[in-house]
Amino acid sequence: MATSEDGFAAERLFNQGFSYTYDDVIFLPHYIDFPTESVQLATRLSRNVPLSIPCVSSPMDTVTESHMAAAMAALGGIGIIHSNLNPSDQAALVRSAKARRVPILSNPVFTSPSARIESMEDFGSNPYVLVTESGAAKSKLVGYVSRADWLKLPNKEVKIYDYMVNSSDFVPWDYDLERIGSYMDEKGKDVIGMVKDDEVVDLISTEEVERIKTYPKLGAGTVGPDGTWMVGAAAGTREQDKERLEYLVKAGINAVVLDSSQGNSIYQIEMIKYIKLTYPELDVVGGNVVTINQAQNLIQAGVDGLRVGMGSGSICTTQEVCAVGRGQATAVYKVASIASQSGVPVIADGGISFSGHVVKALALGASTVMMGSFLAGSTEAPGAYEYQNGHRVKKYRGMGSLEAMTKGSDARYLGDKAKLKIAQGVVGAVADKGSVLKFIPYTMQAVKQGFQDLGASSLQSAHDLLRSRVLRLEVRTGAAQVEGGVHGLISYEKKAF
Ligand SMILES: NC(=O)C1=CN([C@@H]2O[C@H](COP(=O)(O)OP(=O)(O)OC[C@H]3O[C@@H](n4cnc5c(N)ncnc54)[C@H](O)[C@@H]3O)[C@@H](O)[C@H]2O)C=CC1
Ligand SMILES: O=c1[nH]c(=O)c2[nH+]cn([C@@H]3O[C@H](COP(=O)(O)O)[C@@H](O)[C@H]3O)c2[nH]1
Ligand SMILES: [K+]
Repeated sequence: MATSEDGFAAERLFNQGFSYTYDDVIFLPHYIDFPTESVQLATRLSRNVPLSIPCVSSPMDTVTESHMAAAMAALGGIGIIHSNLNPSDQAALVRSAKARRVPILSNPVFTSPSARIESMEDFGSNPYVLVTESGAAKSKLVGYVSRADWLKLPNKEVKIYDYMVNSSDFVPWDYDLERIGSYMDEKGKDVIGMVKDDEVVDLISTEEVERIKTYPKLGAGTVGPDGTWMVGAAAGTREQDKERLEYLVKAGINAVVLDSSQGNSIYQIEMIKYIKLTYPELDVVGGNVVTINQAQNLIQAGVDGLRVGMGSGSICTTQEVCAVGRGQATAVYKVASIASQSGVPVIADGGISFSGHVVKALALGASTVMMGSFLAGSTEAPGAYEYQNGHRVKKYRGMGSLEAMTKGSDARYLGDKAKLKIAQGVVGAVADKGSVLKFIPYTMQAVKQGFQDLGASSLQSAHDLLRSRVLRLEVRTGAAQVEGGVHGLISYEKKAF
């Protein structure tokens, strides 16, 4: 070894018989010859799904439904809608995410002018009910009723046309926030409809426009060839998943993620081949894998992307229960080193707690990171906030937890009641983090700073530096990990932005 050699090349570090996590390793800084702003994080989810940021929301029922998928696409990433519900409901979530081009938080409810609103429940979670001629979405918008107006009504027996706000004015569904805002200003409207072809898709209020405007400015977002947000969806590898796929393809999904803890199976390989034959235009992400051999089998079967991680997720107990898995840093490096040879992008799935983990995943060869716990406490995640010991939290659970497995429609386990169920995940809660529209842009800024320290101006440049052995790493001892965190203080406040 040359005396000037410093640190280890990844190739050497990850071939010594240890399973390393992100926290075990640290990159040595390289040379900076560009400003942070010129770091490009544009990437791909899979062969044919380009993204402008490397962020993917996990297909879990406490993480990705339509609001999360729309927000992730608005940010330039992508959301994968979970499959723990029946196929038509999953397809409806895909359609809903694609219905508008602004990441608003609504689940529109429709009624007709001659109907009555009987209780607050008729509003669902919305501040407004939309009134159309027929009471359905595919009809003409005639007005709306606000929750506040309904509450003020002395006689709740009156029909909607007696007190609704008449308004047939609308903007096209694909207007962005700026155009919607200026149209509303121009017309002096506080609430306006959104229409696609002959269908009323939603209402948007000035409050929602103003709320989204307080966050960092959105770019173009992840828009597909048909002008809608790109959205992915999860599916399994059982015979009945072929019917689910049909629903999802009709709803316009841009990628399907075959959701399994151990993707190197005859079931998944057959499903990949079936999808490539039946829907040649659809990108298929296979997984999960953590080894070169697993990855090779799925690449050979024809995957367009690989999802990497086994047991590294915050709610996962797979390594404890089944004794299989791999440290996530090693898994990402190994799989990416083989997948890159076939041009297959790698999704580093699980174990992301902060921006440094994202930098490590990407610099080790991943094209994107998939996150569960990092996103589950956001406004856009499904479910309502609760209070636990004075903390505002949202529920977050593993898809292999008993609770998720026994939820209504799960054919994997309920279909066969004779089978003994073993959990591979837990049910928990995560802290309120506010909107992903705010904390993801800040996280990406931190990732750009990390890339600058590495001397990498893009993901491709980081991958090239890694493979040409220019990027160097070391394993951190326990004491080095303590030193790398905040230490020696009696108290402190940790605020990232
Ligand atoms: N990334 C990770 O470390 C882990 C993730 N999970 C999550 O939990 C959920 C469930 O994962 P899994 O239990 O691995 O789901 P899975 O559907 O892949 O497997 C469930 C069982 O069904 C079997 N199976 C699948 N297709 C079959 C077919 N066509 N015929 C016969 N048997 C078949 C599998 O071999 C397995 O025994 C997923 O959302 C997954 O992402 C669970 C554990 C670990
Ligand atoms: O062993 C497991 N049992 C489960 O019940 C489970 N549910 C999800 N996942 C996986 O964890 C990933 C999310 O991890 P994070 O919360 O760390 O982002 C997800 O993206 C999944 O890969 C599970 N793994
Ligand atoms: K774990």
